[in-house]
Amino acid sequence: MKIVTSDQMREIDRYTIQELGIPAASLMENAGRAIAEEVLRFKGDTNCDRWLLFVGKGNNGGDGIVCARHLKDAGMQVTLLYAESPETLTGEAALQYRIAKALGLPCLIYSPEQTIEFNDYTGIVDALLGTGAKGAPCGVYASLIKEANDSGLPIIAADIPSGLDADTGVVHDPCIRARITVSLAFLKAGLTQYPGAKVAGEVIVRYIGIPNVLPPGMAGTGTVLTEETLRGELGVDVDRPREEDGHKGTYGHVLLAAGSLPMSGAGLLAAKAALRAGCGLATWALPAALLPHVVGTVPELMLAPVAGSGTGAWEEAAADEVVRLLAARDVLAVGPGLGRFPGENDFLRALWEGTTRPLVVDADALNMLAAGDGLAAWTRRDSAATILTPHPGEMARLAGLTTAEVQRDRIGLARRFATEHGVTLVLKGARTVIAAADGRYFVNYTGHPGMATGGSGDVLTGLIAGLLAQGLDAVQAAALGVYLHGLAGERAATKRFNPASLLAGDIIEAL
Ligand SMILES: NC(=O)C1=CN([C@@H]2O[C@H](COP(=O)(O)OP(=O)(O)OC[C@H]3O[C@@H](n4cnc5c(N)ncnc54)[C@H](O)[C@@H]3O)[C@@H](O)[C@H]2O)[C@@H](O)CC1
Ligand SMILES: [K+]
Repeated sequence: MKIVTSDQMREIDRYTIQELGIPAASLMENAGRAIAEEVLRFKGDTNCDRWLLFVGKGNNGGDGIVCARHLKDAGMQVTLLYAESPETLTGEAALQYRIAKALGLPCLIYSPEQTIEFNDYTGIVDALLGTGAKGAPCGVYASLIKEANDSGLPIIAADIPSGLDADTGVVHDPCIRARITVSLAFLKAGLTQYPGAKVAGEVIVRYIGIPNVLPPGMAGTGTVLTEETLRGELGVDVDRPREEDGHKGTYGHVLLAAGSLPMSGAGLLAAKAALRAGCGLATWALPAALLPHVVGTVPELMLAPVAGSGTGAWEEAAADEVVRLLAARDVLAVGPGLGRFPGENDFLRALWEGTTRPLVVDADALNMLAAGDGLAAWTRRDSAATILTPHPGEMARLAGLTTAEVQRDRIGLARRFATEHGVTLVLKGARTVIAAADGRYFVNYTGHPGMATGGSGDVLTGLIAGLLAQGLDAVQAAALGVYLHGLAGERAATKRFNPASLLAGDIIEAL
């Protein structure tokens, strides 16, 4: 499933109509009909048979008029409510208006002074604003959106809920609260990210006759992460069968630099998750003072005490030991529970620049990156797999923004950061975004709200490192890791009486 921005959708429309020669009117016909079919599906056996269609002045409105015509023919009562005088409609929407007029479809023209008798209707189709909208709805559009929401009637949105930013998922004030959104041709990026995903309700993508090929040269579209995406576009053997003559050396060796006295559990969780991901061996490099506390907790795990000052904290000098250990191992994951310490930036830089092994950077290691002179000053790791896994707060520090600013454009920011720094960026949170250095991006839909608990991120780090050790490339490992992490979380959540009781360790057990 492809994900597009409004600019990309406009270019796809243009290409389809002007270059391929598919008439715009037939696309609008298919769009309106698809929306009508979803309205009828929603109606099902209920007596929701009186529909009020809010029609805006652009092509989104045109879709609404077509939808009304098909609903009428399916036996529904329909009333078109034009936001502005329908005489101002242009292009295909004007054509649809003329047809509706010739058919005598009942219609009203909105005026804020007049009250709409919502009791006369059982549902609303929102065809006010689509991908042509800019900024917060204004004028009559704002009033209509508020009235629709206040009516309490179920709303089915054409393409996007009016008031939603189609690119970012930002919800303007006001914005339609839809029960269902029928996204036309491709999934609009703003429907994949919160809070947009919430106001969109159930999102259904419908084919409208736009061929499933992108215009030549179009880059930067996204893909929903599914098993099909993993197997197809990403070329991952999701089944990951074990070789009959395989041995532990076949599946790689993860080195983990993690944990400090108050956060030793983070290291344990990450190490255990790496093993559950299927790597052959895992070694945990840790401050020597931790050793007595963790010996035997995960018997499958090897322990390598490195920072020996006895405080249980990491120290800058340990970087050399980690680099030495890595010579005989395949992947380094750094960060979970690492804590902060003097010389931390040089410590991390030594790992970043001193090795060409695949690297996963998480948690405190990300904060060290953010606190330092900036990634731009460091040698790029383009030739080696490098995965950064920030949550929104860590991303904010990395990018010099507030968390709210990060959340306002997760996809855009992740893509810019990944391409600028030549890394694979995993921006965590509901609907995790995986952005590749080459501009591709993926949005993950697996997961469960119960996973919002300490240690979940450490599990993901270990999981991704474990997959890297088995030979997956950075984007493959990040994508499969995020996908499986969410799936395991879903499974773990169902095993609890209440998903609020889910612990990070349960995610590992569910892997
Ligand atoms: N050939 C095509 O281009 C197709 C387009 N389709 C539909 O067309 C939509 C895009 O149509 P348009 O590009 O005409 O644009 P819209 O219908 O989304 O918006 C129409 C107009 O609203 C006004 N507007 C913009 N921002 C506003 C704001 N904040 N407050 C109030 N008014 C505002 C502008 O004058 C804009 O032209 C898609 O979402 C989809 O529903 C479909 O019919 C399929 C084919
Ligand atoms: K709409």
